[in-house]
Amino acid sequence: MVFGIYAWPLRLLAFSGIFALLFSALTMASPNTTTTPRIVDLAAQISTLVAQFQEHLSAHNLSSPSFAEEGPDTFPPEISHLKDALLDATAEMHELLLDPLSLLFKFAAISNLVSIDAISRYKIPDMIPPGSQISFDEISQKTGLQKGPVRRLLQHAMSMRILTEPEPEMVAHTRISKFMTIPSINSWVNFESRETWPATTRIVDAIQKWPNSQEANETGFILANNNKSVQDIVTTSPERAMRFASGMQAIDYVPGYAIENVSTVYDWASLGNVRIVNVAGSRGQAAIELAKNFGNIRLLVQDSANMIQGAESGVPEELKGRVEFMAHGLFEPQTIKAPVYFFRMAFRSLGDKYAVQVLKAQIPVLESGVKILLQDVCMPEPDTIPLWRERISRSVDLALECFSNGRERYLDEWKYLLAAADKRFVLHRVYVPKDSLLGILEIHWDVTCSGEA
Ligand SMILES: C[S@@+](CC[C@H](N)C(=O)[O-])C[C@H]1O[C@@H](n2cnc3c(N)ncnc32)[C@H](O)[C@@H]1O
Repeated sequence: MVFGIYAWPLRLLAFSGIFALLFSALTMASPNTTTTPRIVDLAAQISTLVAQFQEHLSAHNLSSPSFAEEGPDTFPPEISHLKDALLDATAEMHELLLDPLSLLFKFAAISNLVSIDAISRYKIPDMIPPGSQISFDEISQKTGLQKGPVRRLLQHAMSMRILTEPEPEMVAHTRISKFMTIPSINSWVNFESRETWPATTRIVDAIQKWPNSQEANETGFILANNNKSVQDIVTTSPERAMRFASGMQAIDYVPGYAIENVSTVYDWASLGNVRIVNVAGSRGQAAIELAKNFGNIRLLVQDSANMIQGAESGVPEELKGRVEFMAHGLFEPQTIKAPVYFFRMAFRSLGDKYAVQVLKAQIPVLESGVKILLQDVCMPEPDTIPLWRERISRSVDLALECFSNGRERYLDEWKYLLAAADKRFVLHRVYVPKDSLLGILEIHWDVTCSGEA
Protein backbone atom coordinates (compact mmCIF):
# COMPACT_ATOMS: atom_id res chain seq x y z
CA MET A 1 0.00 0.00 0.00
CA VAL A 2 2.30 2.66 -1.33
CA PHE A 3 -0.05 5.51 -0.62
CA GLY A 4 -0.72 4.54 2.96
CA ILE A 5 -0.06 7.89 4.60
CA TYR A 6 -1.84 9.90 1.96
CA ALA A 7 -4.67 7.54 1.30
CA TRP A 8 -7.39 9.53 3.07
CA PRO A 9 -6.71 13.00 1.67
CA LEU A 10 -6.39 11.55 -1.83
CA ARG A 11 -9.59 9.62 -1.57
CA LEU A 12 -11.45 12.65 -0.29
CA LEU A 13 -10.09 14.75 -3.11
CA ALA A 14 -10.81 12.15 -5.70
CA PHE A 15 -14.45 12.07 -4.79
CA SER A 16 -14.91 15.79 -4.79
CA GLY A 17 -16.21 18.06 -7.55
CA ILE A 18 -15.53 17.18 -11.13
CA PHE A 19 -13.68 13.99 -10.24
CA ALA A 20 -16.71 12.59 -8.51
CA LEU A 21 -18.60 12.97 -11.79
CA LEU A 22 -15.78 11.49 -13.82
CA PHE A 23 -15.43 8.61 -11.40
CA SER A 24 -19.07 7.70 -11.31
CA ALA A 25 -19.33 7.87 -15.12
CA LEU A 26 -16.33 5.60 -15.58
CA THR A 27 -17.41 3.19 -12.89
CA MET A 28 -20.86 2.85 -14.37
CA ALA A 29 -19.41 2.44 -17.85
CA SER A 30 -17.54 -0.67 -16.79
CA PRO A 31 -19.93 -3.62 -17.11
CA ASN A 32 -17.97 -6.24 -15.13
CA THR A 33 -16.80 -4.39 -12.11
CA THR A 34 -17.94 -1.83 -9.61
CA THR A 35 -14.43 -0.79 -8.65
CA THR A 36 -12.64 2.00 -10.44
CA PRO A 37 -9.79 0.75 -12.64
CA ARG A 38 -6.45 1.56 -11.07
CA ILE A 39 -5.19 3.69 -13.96
CA VAL A 40 -8.34 5.80 -13.79
CA ASP A 41 -7.96 6.16 -10.05
CA LEU A 42 -4.31 7.18 -10.53
CA ALA A 43 -5.14 9.65 -13.29
CA ALA A 44 -7.64 11.37 -11.02
CA GLN A 45 -5.15 11.51 -8.16
CA ILE A 46 -2.45 12.89 -10.41
CA SER A 47 -4.75 15.53 -11.82
CA THR A 48 -5.85 16.70 -8.39
CA LEU A 49 -2.35 16.68 -6.97
CA VAL A 50 -0.88 18.58 -9.91
CA ALA A 51 -3.56 21.24 -9.53
CA GLN A 52 -2.70 21.69 -5.85
CA PHE A 53 1.03 21.61 -6.48
CA GLN A 54 0.86 24.21 -9.24
CA GLU A 55 -1.54 26.38 -7.26
CA HIS A 56 1.01 26.61 -4.46
CA LEU A 57 3.84 27.43 -6.87
CA SER A 58 1.79 30.11 -8.64
CA ALA A 59 0.66 31.64 -5.33
CA HIS A 60 4.30 31.99 -4.31
CA ASN A 61 5.52 33.10 -7.71
CA LEU A 62 7.69 30.01 -8.07
CA SER A 63 8.65 28.27 -11.31
CA SER A 64 6.87 25.15 -12.40
CA PRO A 65 8.94 21.97 -12.88
CA SER A 66 10.92 22.05 -16.10
CA PHE A 67 13.94 20.37 -17.65
CA ALA A 68 15.13 23.77 -18.88
CA GLU A 69 18.58 24.79 -17.76
CA GLU A 70 17.14 27.34 -15.33
CA GLY A 71 14.34 25.06 -14.18
CA PRO A 72 13.95 24.64 -10.41
CA ASP A 73 15.91 21.83 -8.73
CA THR A 74 13.85 21.78 -5.55
CA PHE A 75 10.37 22.69 -4.34
CA PRO A 76 9.15 24.14 -1.03
CA PRO A 77 9.08 21.63 1.86
CA GLU A 78 5.46 22.52 2.64
CA ILE A 79 4.38 20.79 -0.58
CA SER A 80 6.73 17.82 -0.30
CA HIS A 81 3.75 15.58 0.53
CA LEU A 82 2.18 16.53 -2.82
CA LYS A 83 5.45 15.89 -4.65
CA ASP A 84 5.84 12.50 -2.93
CA ALA A 85 2.34 11.40 -3.85
CA LEU A 86 2.78 12.64 -7.42
CA LEU A 87 6.08 10.86 -7.91
CA ASP A 88 4.62 7.59 -6.66
CA ALA A 89 1.37 7.89 -8.60
CA THR A 90 3.09 8.78 -11.87
CA ALA A 91 5.66 6.00 -11.42
CA GLU A 92 2.92 3.49 -10.69
CA MET A 93 1.00 4.61 -13.77
CA HIS A 94 4.15 4.33 -15.90
CA GLU A 95 5.08 0.92 -14.54
CA LEU A 96 1.53 -0.42 -14.83
CA LEU A 97 1.62 0.31 -18.52
CA LEU A 98 4.96 -1.41 -19.15
CA ASP A 99 5.05 -5.03 -20.22
CA PRO A 100 7.18 -7.24 -17.92
CA LEU A 101 10.23 -7.25 -20.18
CA SER A 102 10.16 -3.46 -20.51
CA LEU A 103 9.81 -3.07 -16.74
CA LEU A 104 12.78 -5.38 -16.16
CA PHE A 105 14.73 -3.46 -18.78
CA LYS A 106 13.92 -0.17 -17.11
CA PHE A 107 15.33 -1.31 -13.78
CA ALA A 108 18.18 -3.39 -15.19
CA ALA A 109 19.36 -0.71 -17.60
CA ILE A 110 23.04 -1.13 -16.79
CA SER A 111 23.96 0.95 -19.83
CA ASN A 112 22.69 4.12 -18.13
CA LEU A 113 25.90 4.52 -16.19
CA VAL A 114 27.98 4.26 -19.36
CA SER A 115 26.90 7.62 -20.74
CA ILE A 116 26.69 9.19 -17.27
CA ASP A 117 30.25 8.03 -16.56
CA ALA A 118 31.44 9.34 -19.93
CA ILE A 119 30.00 12.82 -19.60
CA SER A 120 31.29 13.09 -16.04
CA ARG A 121 34.78 11.77 -16.85
CA TYR A 122 35.17 14.07 -19.84
CA LYS A 123 33.49 16.91 -17.91
CA ILE A 124 31.22 17.60 -20.86
CA PRO A 125 28.73 19.69 -18.86
CA ASP A 126 31.60 22.07 -18.04
CA MET A 127 32.22 22.60 -21.77
CA ILE A 128 28.79 24.11 -22.35
CA PRO A 129 28.62 27.81 -21.51
CA PRO A 130 25.56 28.61 -19.37
CA GLY A 131 22.60 29.59 -21.50
CA SER A 132 24.43 28.63 -24.66
CA GLN A 133 25.15 25.58 -26.77
CA ILE A 134 28.09 23.76 -28.30
CA SER A 135 28.34 21.48 -31.33
CA PHE A 136 29.14 17.77 -31.38
CA ASP A 137 32.21 18.78 -33.45
CA GLU A 138 33.53 21.05 -30.72
CA ILE A 139 32.98 18.39 -28.06
CA SER A 140 34.75 15.93 -30.32
CA GLN A 141 37.75 18.27 -30.56
CA LYS A 142 37.85 18.93 -26.83
CA THR A 143 37.61 15.26 -25.85
CA GLY A 144 39.82 13.89 -28.61
CA LEU A 145 37.06 11.40 -29.46
CA GLN A 146 35.50 11.04 -32.88
CA LYS A 147 32.16 12.71 -33.41
CA GLY A 148 30.35 9.36 -33.82
CA PRO A 149 31.15 8.02 -30.33
CA VAL A 150 30.52 11.48 -28.83
CA ARG A 151 27.10 11.73 -30.40
CA ARG A 152 26.26 8.17 -29.44
CA LEU A 153 27.14 8.69 -25.76
CA LEU A 154 25.49 12.09 -25.51
CA GLN A 155 22.30 11.06 -27.24
CA HIS A 156 22.01 8.20 -24.80
CA ALA A 157 22.39 10.68 -21.94
CA MET A 158 19.82 12.95 -23.63
CA SER A 159 17.32 10.09 -23.55
CA MET A 160 17.59 10.38 -19.74
CA ARG A 161 17.12 14.17 -19.94
CA ILE A 162 20.77 14.82 -19.19
CA LEU A 163 21.71 17.37 -21.90
CA THR A 164 19.51 18.22 -24.86
CA GLU A 165 19.87 18.71 -28.61
CA PRO A 166 17.87 21.91 -29.19
CA GLU A 167 18.75 21.89 -32.88
CA PRO A 168 20.54 19.27 -34.99
CA GLU A 169 24.23 18.86 -34.07
CA MET A 170 24.05 21.24 -31.11
CA VAL A 171 24.17 20.33 -27.42
CA ALA A 172 22.74 22.44 -24.59
CA HIS A 173 22.14 22.02 -20.88
CA THR A 174 19.11 20.66 -19.16
CA ARG A 175 18.84 21.39 -15.46
CA ILE A 176 20.31 17.94 -14.81
CA SER A 177 23.51 18.52 -16.82
CA LYS A 178 23.77 22.00 -15.28
CA PHE A 179 23.60 20.38 -11.84
CA MET A 180 26.48 18.13 -12.90
CA THR A 181 28.73 21.17 -13.25
CA ILE A 182 28.82 21.45 -9.43
CA PRO A 183 32.28 20.00 -8.63
CA SER A 184 31.11 17.78 -5.76
CA ILE A 185 28.31 16.38 -7.93
CA ASN A 186 30.75 15.59 -10.71
CA SER A 187 33.00 13.90 -8.13
CA TRP A 188 30.09 11.91 -6.78
CA VAL A 189 29.09 10.72 -10.26
CA ASN A 190 32.71 9.72 -10.82
CA PHE A 191 32.72 7.87 -7.51
CA GLU A 192 29.48 6.06 -8.34
CA SER A 193 30.67 5.06 -11.80
CA ARG A 194 34.17 3.99 -10.94
CA GLU A 195 33.92 2.67 -7.38
CA THR A 196 30.32 1.80 -6.50
CA TRP A 197 29.32 0.37 -9.85
CA PRO A 198 32.08 -2.24 -10.32
CA ALA A 199 31.75 -3.30 -6.67
CA THR A 200 27.96 -3.53 -6.90
CA THR A 201 28.15 -5.87 -9.87
CA ARG A 202 29.95 -8.35 -7.61
CA ILE A 203 27.59 -8.26 -4.62
CA VAL A 204 25.81 -11.49 -5.49
CA ASP A 205 29.15 -13.21 -6.22
CA ALA A 206 30.30 -12.12 -2.75
CA ILE A 207 27.10 -13.42 -1.18
CA GLN A 208 27.60 -16.77 -2.89
CA LYS A 209 31.25 -16.96 -1.92
CA TRP A 210 30.81 -15.80 1.69
CA PRO A 211 27.15 -16.37 2.63
CA ASN A 212 25.94 -14.18 5.53
CA SER A 213 29.35 -12.57 6.00
CA GLN A 214 29.74 -9.48 8.18
CA GLU A 215 33.41 -9.06 7.34
CA ALA A 216 34.64 -5.93 5.59
CA ASN A 217 37.01 -8.05 3.49
CA GLU A 218 34.34 -10.38 2.09
CA THR A 219 32.49 -7.99 -0.20
CA GLY A 220 31.70 -7.11 -3.78
CA PHE A 221 34.33 -4.37 -3.52
CA ILE A 222 37.00 -6.93 -2.61
CA LEU A 223 36.07 -9.11 -5.57
CA ALA A 224 36.11 -6.14 -7.94
CA ASN A 225 39.47 -4.91 -6.63
CA ASN A 226 41.84 -7.90 -6.57
CA ASN A 227 41.19 -8.65 -2.91
CA LYS A 228 41.88 -5.09 -1.78
CA SER A 229 39.49 -3.52 0.75
CA VAL A 230 38.34 0.11 0.75
CA GLN A 231 40.87 0.73 3.52
CA ASP A 232 43.70 -0.81 1.41
CA ILE A 233 42.74 1.35 -1.57
CA VAL A 234 42.39 4.68 0.22
CA THR A 235 45.70 4.21 2.02
CA THR A 236 47.66 3.28 -1.12
CA SER A 237 46.04 5.25 -3.97
CA PRO A 238 45.85 9.01 -3.42
CA GLU A 239 43.75 9.40 -6.59
CA ARG A 240 41.13 6.93 -5.43
CA ALA A 241 41.26 8.21 -1.84
CA MET A 242 40.44 11.64 -3.26
CA ARG A 243 37.58 10.13 -5.27
CA PHE A 244 36.13 8.57 -2.12
CA ALA A 245 36.55 11.78 -0.13
CA SER A 246 35.21 14.21 -2.72
CA GLY A 247 32.37 11.89 -3.69
CA MET A 248 31.19 12.05 -0.10
CA GLN A 249 30.83 15.83 -0.26
CA ALA A 250 27.76 15.41 -2.45
CA ILE A 251 25.92 14.08 0.59
CA ASP A 252 25.16 17.71 1.44
CA TYR A 253 22.63 17.67 -1.41
CA VAL A 254 20.70 14.73 0.03
CA PRO A 255 17.73 16.09 1.98
CA GLY A 256 18.47 15.87 5.70
CA TYR A 257 22.07 14.74 5.30
CA ALA A 258 23.80 18.14 5.08
CA ILE A 259 25.99 18.79 8.08
CA GLU A 260 23.83 21.85 8.94
CA ASN A 261 20.93 19.50 9.69
CA VAL A 262 22.70 18.04 12.68
CA SER A 263 21.68 21.04 14.81
CA THR A 264 17.97 20.72 14.09
CA VAL A 265 17.46 16.98 14.30
CA TYR A 266 17.74 16.84 18.10
CA ASP A 267 17.11 19.16 21.04
CA TRP A 268 20.79 19.74 21.81
CA ALA A 269 19.96 22.75 24.01
CA SER A 270 18.15 20.42 26.41
CA LEU A 271 21.47 18.74 27.22
CA GLY A 272 22.60 21.90 29.03
CA ASN A 273 26.21 22.65 29.80
CA VAL A 274 27.80 19.36 28.74
CA ARG A 275 30.83 17.78 27.21
CA ILE A 276 30.03 15.47 24.31
CA VAL A 277 32.38 12.80 23.02
CA ASN A 278 31.85 12.60 19.26
CA VAL A 279 33.08 9.10 18.47
CA ALA A 280 34.27 8.50 14.86
CA GLY A 281 33.67 12.20 14.32
CA SER A 282 35.99 12.45 11.33
CA ARG A 283 37.59 15.92 11.10
CA GLY A 284 35.03 17.49 13.38
CA GLN A 285 32.53 18.74 10.80
CA ALA A 286 29.48 17.89 12.93
CA ALA A 287 31.18 18.93 16.17
CA ILE A 288 32.04 22.35 14.74
CA GLU A 289 28.47 22.82 13.55
CA LEU A 290 27.09 21.95 16.99
CA ALA A 291 29.60 24.16 18.80
CA LYS A 292 28.64 27.08 16.52
CA ASN A 293 24.95 26.74 17.37
CA PHE A 294 25.02 25.72 21.03
CA GLY A 295 27.28 27.93 23.11
CA ASN A 296 27.30 25.71 26.18
CA ILE A 297 28.39 22.50 24.47
CA ARG A 298 32.01 21.30 24.40
CA LEU A 299 32.97 18.47 22.08
CA LEU A 300 35.82 16.00 21.96
CA VAL A 301 36.14 14.46 18.50
CA GLN A 302 37.64 10.97 18.42
CA ASP A 303 38.83 9.30 15.23
CA SER A 304 41.89 7.51 13.87
CA ALA A 305 45.20 9.36 14.15
CA ASN A 306 45.39 9.74 10.35
CA MET A 307 41.93 11.22 10.12
CA ILE A 308 42.38 13.87 12.81
CA GLN A 309 45.89 14.88 11.81
CA GLY A 310 45.83 18.68 11.35
CA ALA A 311 42.07 18.85 12.01
CA GLU A 312 42.54 21.42 14.82
CA SER A 313 43.43 24.00 12.18
CA GLY A 314 39.94 23.68 10.70
CA VAL A 315 38.28 24.82 13.94
CA PRO A 316 37.21 28.49 13.74
CA GLU A 317 39.12 30.73 16.13
CA GLU A 318 36.06 31.49 18.27
CA LEU A 319 35.40 27.77 18.83
CA LYS A 320 38.95 26.81 19.76
CA GLY A 321 38.98 25.05 23.12
CA ARG A 322 35.36 23.98 22.69
CA VAL A 323 36.10 21.53 19.86
CA GLU A 324 39.07 19.29 20.54
CA PHE A 325 40.47 16.14 18.96
CA MET A 326 41.80 12.86 20.24
CA ALA A 327 43.18 9.84 18.37
CA HIS A 328 41.11 6.87 19.42
CA GLY A 329 40.37 3.53 17.76
CA LEU A 330 36.68 2.86 17.27
CA PHE A 331 36.94 -0.63 18.75
CA GLU A 332 39.23 0.34 21.62
CA PRO A 333 37.77 0.63 25.14
CA GLN A 334 36.50 4.15 25.70
CA THR A 335 38.70 6.09 28.12
CA ILE A 336 36.89 9.44 28.37
CA LYS A 337 34.02 9.87 30.82
CA ALA A 338 31.24 12.14 29.57
CA PRO A 339 27.47 12.52 29.98
CA VAL A 340 26.85 12.23 26.20
CA TYR A 341 28.42 10.14 23.43
CA PHE A 342 27.51 11.04 19.86
CA PHE A 343 28.03 8.75 16.84
CA ARG A 344 27.11 10.15 13.43
CA MET A 345 26.79 7.61 10.61
CA ALA A 346 29.37 5.42 12.32
CA PHE A 347 27.39 2.16 12.50
CA ARG A 348 26.03 1.84 8.98
CA SER A 349 29.37 0.71 7.56
CA LEU A 350 29.69 -2.05 10.16
CA GLY A 351 28.25 -5.56 10.26
CA ASP A 352 26.31 -6.36 13.45
CA LYS A 353 29.20 -8.21 15.06
CA TYR A 354 31.41 -5.12 14.79
CA ALA A 355 28.67 -2.67 15.69
CA VAL A 356 28.13 -4.62 18.92
CA GLN A 357 31.87 -4.43 19.61
CA VAL A 358 31.78 -0.64 19.28
CA LEU A 359 28.89 -0.38 21.72
CA LYS A 360 30.61 -2.71 24.19
CA ALA A 361 33.78 -0.63 23.94
CA GLN A 362 31.97 2.32 25.53
CA ILE A 363 30.84 0.38 28.61
CA PRO A 364 33.93 0.87 30.83
CA VAL A 365 33.18 4.58 31.31
CA LEU A 366 29.37 4.60 31.27
CA GLU A 367 27.51 5.77 34.36
CA SER A 368 23.82 5.76 35.08
CA GLY A 369 21.89 8.24 32.92
CA VAL A 370 24.58 8.72 30.29
CA LYS A 371 23.07 9.37 26.85
CA ILE A 372 24.33 7.71 23.68
CA LEU A 373 23.04 9.50 20.58
CA LEU A 374 23.28 7.66 17.27
CA GLN A 375 22.56 9.75 14.19
CA ASP A 376 21.83 7.11 11.63
CA VAL A 377 19.08 5.73 9.46
CA CYS A 378 16.20 3.87 11.05
CA MET A 379 14.79 2.06 8.03
CA PRO A 380 11.08 2.53 7.48
CA GLU A 381 8.98 -0.61 7.31
CA PRO A 382 7.88 -1.42 3.73
CA ASP A 383 5.06 0.81 2.45
CA THR A 384 5.33 3.38 5.23
CA ILE A 385 7.14 6.02 3.19
CA PRO A 386 6.73 7.08 -0.44
CA LEU A 387 8.01 4.35 -2.73
CA TRP A 388 10.37 6.70 -4.60
CA ARG A 389 12.17 7.42 -1.32
CA GLU A 390 12.11 3.78 -0.31
CA ARG A 391 13.79 2.81 -3.58
CA ILE A 392 16.65 5.21 -2.89
CA SER A 393 17.14 4.01 0.68
CA ARG A 394 17.21 0.40 -0.45
CA SER A 395 19.87 1.25 -3.08
CA VAL A 396 21.99 2.96 -0.42
CA ASP A 397 21.57 -0.11 1.78
CA LEU A 398 23.02 -2.32 -0.97
CA ALA A 399 25.90 0.12 -1.54
CA LEU A 400 26.77 -0.19 2.16
CA GLU A 401 26.88 -3.94 1.66
CA CYS A 402 29.21 -3.76 -1.34
CA PHE A 403 31.84 -1.66 0.42
CA SER A 404 32.11 -3.23 3.87
CA ASN A 405 29.17 -5.52 4.58
CA GLY A 406 27.56 -2.59 6.37
CA ARG A 407 23.83 -2.02 6.33
CA GLU A 408 20.92 0.22 7.13
CA ARG A 409 18.90 -1.07 10.09
CA TYR A 410 15.24 -1.36 10.98
CA LEU A 411 14.11 -0.36 14.45
CA ASP A 412 13.98 -3.97 15.67
CA GLU A 413 17.50 -4.50 14.34
CA TRP A 414 18.75 -1.49 16.28
CA LYS A 415 17.06 -2.90 19.36
CA TYR A 416 18.71 -6.25 18.72
CA LEU A 417 22.15 -4.57 18.48
CA LEU A 418 21.65 -2.77 21.76
CA ALA A 419 20.45 -5.89 23.54
CA ALA A 420 23.32 -7.94 22.09
CA ALA A 421 25.81 -5.39 23.44
CA ASP A 422 24.26 -5.02 26.91
CA LYS A 423 20.72 -4.82 28.27
CA ARG A 424 21.63 -1.56 29.99
CA PHE A 425 21.62 0.18 26.59
CA VAL A 426 17.98 1.23 26.60
CA LEU A 427 16.43 2.88 23.56
CA HIS A 428 14.62 5.93 24.87
CA ARG A 429 13.37 7.69 21.74
CA VAL A 430 13.84 7.87 17.97
CA TYR A 431 13.72 11.27 16.29
CA VAL A 432 12.98 11.11 12.56
CA PRO A 433 13.00 14.43 10.72
CA LYS A 434 10.49 15.25 7.98
CA ASP A 435 11.58 14.22 4.47
CA SER A 436 14.73 12.46 5.64
CA LEU A 437 15.59 9.09 7.08
CA LEU A 438 18.66 10.26 8.97
CA GLY A 439 17.27 10.43 12.48
CA ILE A 440 18.61 10.23 16.01
CA LEU A 441 18.30 7.24 18.29
CA GLU A 442 18.55 8.37 21.88
CA ILE A 443 19.83 5.60 24.09
CA HIS A 444 20.23 5.76 27.87
CA TRP A 445 22.63 3.73 29.95
CA ASP A 446 20.20 2.39 32.52
CA VAL A 447 21.78 0.46 35.36
CA THR A 448 18.40 -0.63 36.64
CA CYS A 449 18.05 -2.93 33.64
CA SER A 450 19.56 -6.29 34.24
CA GLY A 451 22.47 -7.10 31.98
CA GLU A 452 25.81 -8.68 31.92
CA ALA A 453 28.67 -6.65 33.28
C1 LIG B 1 31.08 7.14 7.70
S1 LIG B 1 32.33 8.04 8.50
C2 LIG B 1 31.37 9.12 9.50
C3 LIG B 1 32.16 10.33 9.82
C4 LIG B 1 31.43 11.41 10.61
N1 LIG B 1 30.88 10.90 11.84
C5 LIG B 1 30.38 12.08 9.77
O1 LIG B 1 29.22 12.00 10.11
O2 LIG B 1 30.71 12.67 8.75
C6 LIG B 1 33.00 6.89 9.65
C7 LIG B 1 34.14 7.41 10.48
O3 LIG B 1 34.62 6.35 11.29
C8 LIG B 1 36.02 6.43 11.35
N2 LIG B 1 36.57 5.11 11.64
C9 LIG B 1 36.32 3.97 10.96
N3 LIG B 1 37.01 2.95 11.50
C10 LIG B 1 37.70 3.46 12.55
C11 LIG B 1 38.57 2.89 13.52
N4 LIG B 1 38.86 1.60 13.51
N5 LIG B 1 39.09 3.71 14.46
C12 LIG B 1 38.78 5.03 14.49
N6 LIG B 1 37.94 5.62 13.60
C13 LIG B 1 37.41 4.84 12.64
C14 LIG B 1 36.42 6.92 9.99
O4 LIG B 1 37.73 7.50 10.02
C15 LIG B 1 35.32 7.92 9.68
O5 LIG B 1 35.67 9.21 10.11
